[in-house]
Amino acid sequence: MIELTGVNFKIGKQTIINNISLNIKVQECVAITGENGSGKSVLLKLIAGLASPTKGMVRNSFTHRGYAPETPPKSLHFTAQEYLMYMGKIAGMNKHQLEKRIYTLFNQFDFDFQQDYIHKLSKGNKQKINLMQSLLKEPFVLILDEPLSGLDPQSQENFVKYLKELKDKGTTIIFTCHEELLKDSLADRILIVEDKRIKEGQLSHKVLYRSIQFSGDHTKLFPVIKKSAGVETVTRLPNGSYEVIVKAEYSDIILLEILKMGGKIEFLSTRLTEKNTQTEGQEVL
Ligand SMILES: Nc1ncnc2c1ncn2[C@@H]1O[C@H](COP(=O)(O)OP(=O)(O)OP(=O)(O)O)[C@@H](O)[C@H]1O
Repeated sequence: MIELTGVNFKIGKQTIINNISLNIKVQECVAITGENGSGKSVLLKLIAGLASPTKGMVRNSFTHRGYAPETPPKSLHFTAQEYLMYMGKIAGMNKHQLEKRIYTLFNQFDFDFQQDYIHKLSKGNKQKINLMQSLLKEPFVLILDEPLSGLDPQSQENFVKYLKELKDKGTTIIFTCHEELLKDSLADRILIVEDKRIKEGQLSHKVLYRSIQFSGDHTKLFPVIKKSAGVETVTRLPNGSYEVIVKAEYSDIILLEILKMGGKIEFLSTRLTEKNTQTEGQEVL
């Protein structure tokens, strides 16, 4: 449980956070939003125990905490592997434990630059190291500042999926973000930082869909697809191929079914949409 009571935070004479009180429960998943410069990163640092309030009290009863700052490591003269080993040792992990964990994380993040120096890596790959660092010790609470920043769409999707798994296993997750994808698919609660204070936001109950366009023998494919879980519509497109709109969490199953039955995937929307609007010329099947 995390508890902030009457918290004020000043940088010099500037008040950044003014009299905030807040409770975050175990296993809660909280998104913190707000305009640029509103104080989200400062609030996260207070929650993580990396900054002390000017006034008031912060209590964080979680022992294993993972924190990924907004700015990934920049010009360190470590390779990716060395950096994670170093960070793990600081966190009290032993060599064997660490090597195993780092190997798992490199796979999880599809990261192929283990022996490259961090300062030579791209922004997105630095961000992956930053996130891996926060996950080293399998934290009970994960505190992430703009975790999707710099990641490509596929990596964003992979990471959101991974966070969902951690959430299902009971990890408390607190993150700042601007992206709908992260907020909508993960948050149980939304907090908005505004005018140095905090207010509860509205959860959107959007159902997310993906569009899969495919070609193949529709007499074989349609009966299976139409009765599959999560499928909303199947349409024939003007170019002769077909489109299925499916709830995002079922899209992998449908993709597999299409491929198993000899179908060919022509296009897959990487962007999750609320629901696709049909364009003129499509025939609903
Ligand atoms: N080291 C610092 N010195 C002076 N002012 C700072 C410092 N760090 C943050 N601030 C100020 O604190 C305020 C809140 O900053 P913070 O980084 O928490 O905003 P944010 O909501 O995370 O913004 P963004 O969405 O752009 O990341 C800003 O006005 C910023 O200028």
